[in-house]
Amino acid sequence: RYNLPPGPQGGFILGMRRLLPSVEPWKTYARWSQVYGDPVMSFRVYNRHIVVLNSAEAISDLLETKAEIYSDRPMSWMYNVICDRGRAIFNISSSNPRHKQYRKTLQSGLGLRATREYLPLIQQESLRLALGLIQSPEQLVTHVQRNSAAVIMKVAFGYTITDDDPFIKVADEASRISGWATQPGRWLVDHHPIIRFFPSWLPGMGWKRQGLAWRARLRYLAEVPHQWLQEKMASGTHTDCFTSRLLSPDDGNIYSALYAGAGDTTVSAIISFVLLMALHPEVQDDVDLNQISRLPYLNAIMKEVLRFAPVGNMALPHRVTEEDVYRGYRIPKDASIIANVWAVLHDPSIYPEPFTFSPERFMPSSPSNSERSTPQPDSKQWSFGFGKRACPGKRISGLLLTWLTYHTFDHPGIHFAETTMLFAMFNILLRCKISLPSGATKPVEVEFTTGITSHIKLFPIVVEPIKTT
Ligand code: HEM
Repeated sequence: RYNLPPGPQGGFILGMRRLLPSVEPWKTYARWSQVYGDPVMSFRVYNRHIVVLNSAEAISDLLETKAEIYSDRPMSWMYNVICDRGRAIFNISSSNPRHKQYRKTLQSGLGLRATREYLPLIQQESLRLALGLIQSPEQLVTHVQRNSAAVIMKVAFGYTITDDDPFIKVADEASRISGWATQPGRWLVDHHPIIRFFPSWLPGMGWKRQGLAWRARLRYLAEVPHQWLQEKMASGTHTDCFTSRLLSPDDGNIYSALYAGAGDTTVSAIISFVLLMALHPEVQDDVDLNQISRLPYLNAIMKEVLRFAPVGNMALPHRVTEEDVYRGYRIPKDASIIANVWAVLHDPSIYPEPFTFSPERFMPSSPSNSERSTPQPDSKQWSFGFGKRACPGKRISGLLLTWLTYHTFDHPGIHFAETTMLFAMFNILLRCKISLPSGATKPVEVEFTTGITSHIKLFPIVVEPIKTT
């Protein structure tokens, strides 16, 4: 009785498979939703329905209010079954008791108390990042990646990374393979799972041979750091860490989650932050890091970086486990649900002049907030995902904890990601003056990379040390 949400039709067999945008799809989806006149739109890729939610209201109504049926992940036969990654926290079904268990483990391992313990480490690595930037700003990405990897490897395994570290190579290889194996629309088996039973020696089954090779490699890669820790634990020379405290050492799933979750996300946000500072020297001038009362402004800068340059423009896809009806539209069982976070964070009715970078929007009673006495809504409520799949720790950073970071920098250990970002930003702003090279003109519009995570595309910057007295 109900129609699917409106959207482009595509071909009879492939649906929109060949017509999907390869660059910044979130912008195309926002445009399509306007063309089809509804924030909820849908299309088909092979036999799978994709529903895109382009408004804050639709995201909240479905992914939060009906989280019970909207919190699963789309099935990826290539990755979950052939590569045997179905039990990893990112992919496991939310109805599997292990999912709840993983999240509990992550929350206690990265919660307020735990994060506070890691503060000296996070501070030390952030300082190193700032000094590295002054030395070689052209290696921005390397410095930021090193910062994130150093913290996460220490937290997860008590392992101190070195330059050109073998464990980092291991983790990077695992995340590269995962990226290939989960490419949307690339693997026919994701849409016609019956072919997974065909033997791998048959002609045309190269994809299966590839998948099985990846499976063996991923299994090996996940074991490398655990074996190292097990040996250390056996000889009593290990450092107390997340894995030694909370997990049975043979469980590689959480480690991959830590590295995959933290690896690219905070990295993307910090890269965007540095580049935005080069474009907005006035923001750097406005932060007075010596005055505790100005630290809310640092928090506002973080919120604006996450809004202006969202790390996950479309979060991660969810799957609805039952047929549903929303505002007169049929949402078919097993449809993939995409939250267009970019569209919400650039919705002018929530964030006036959305393409202007202005941390002031998150400060009470500032010029860009002259019509509102309260700040614009916190961008973090959309940056970290939804329902039962929200980034672990989002809950911890509830009202009380947000208040803590807002008011007392001594206790910012609310959310691991926020803390690492705030410390990196704090140290960079304290020690570095970031600008464009002299004579360089400010780009009219910044460009973004396309991927599960996204950041501003690199351009040359100059980083000068700030002399401290
Ligand atoms: C700027 C930093 C970060 C951002 C913007 C971010 C954002 C996200 C988003 C959008 C999701 C998907 C939520 C959904 O499907 O609705 C997610 C999931 C996840 N994140 Fe983060 N994240 C960040 C940092 C981290 C860190 C530091 C960790 C761990 C140390 C982490 C671990 C995870 C895990 C394990 C999941 C999967 C949760 C599940 O499927 O149940 N993230 N994150």
